[in-house]
Amino acid sequence: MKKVGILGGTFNPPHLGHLIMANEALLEANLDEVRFMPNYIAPHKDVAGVSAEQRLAMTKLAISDHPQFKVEDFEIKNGGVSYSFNTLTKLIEREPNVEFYFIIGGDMIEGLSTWHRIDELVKLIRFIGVSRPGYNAVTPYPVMMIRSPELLLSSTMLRERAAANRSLLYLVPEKVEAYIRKERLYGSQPNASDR
Ligand SMILES: Nc1ncnc2c1ncn2[C@@H]1O[C@H](COP(=O)(O)OP(=O)(O)OP(=O)(O)O)[C@@H](O)[C@H]1O
Ligand SMILES: O=C(O)c1ccc[n+]([C@@H]2O[C@H](COP(=O)([O-])O)[C@@H](O)[C@H]2O)c1
Repeated sequence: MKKVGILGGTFNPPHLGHLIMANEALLEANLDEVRFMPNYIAPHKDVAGVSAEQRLAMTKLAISDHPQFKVEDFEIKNGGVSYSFNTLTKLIEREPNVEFYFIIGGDMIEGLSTWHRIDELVKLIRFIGVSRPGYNAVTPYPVMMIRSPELLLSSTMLRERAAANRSLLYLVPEKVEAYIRKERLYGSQPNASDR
């Protein structure tokens, strides 16, 4: 069976932490591909000032150089609140011959018990947990933990840097930074002042 990893996220913006974790999951769990899946309305997160289409566009740019990375636009097309149980149920219906893995960062593990229909979700897919600096939670749910080079990097930090007109070089793919500046996302200017 084809093994597909789903890396769900808000990707506001996508960054090197996402690419590293996707690649480690691909290699460690022997996946055939990893699909980056931007949510439409994040269940537990506020997203202001950036549209779903802009987050999707940045995600496409971020993965464009890796042949085994794809974008899954199901949640953006579907609209509404993006509950993973609902999404994975639909993806499995659409692709019954695929074994799905859901990739999460270490910071998500503690909150898993609050996810919509989590007891059913863990039976549908396998969770892959990737270490993230500062998080060391244990969980009663079955999560295949993998070790990964850890990067203290978050979308929050990148939005703050862009707002302060600081460079995002080596933190996001160059095409993503170019898009952020072209679209003036997060209050950024066309040229970073510290490059
Ligand atoms: N540096 C990182 N190391 C490990 N996992 C990460 C890292 N950054 C993000 N993730 C994981 O990637 C997934 C998508 O994350 P998301 O798009 O919300 O980015 P974020 O950096 O956590 O965003 P924000 O700072 O806006 O909360 C989540 O499972 C999250 O735990
Ligand atoms: O289904 C849920 O209840 C649920 C609760 C929190 C997060 N998620 C999913 O987990 C992924 C990472 O979430 P986030 O908020 O860090 O971008 C993303 O695909 C979310 O839709 C899902």
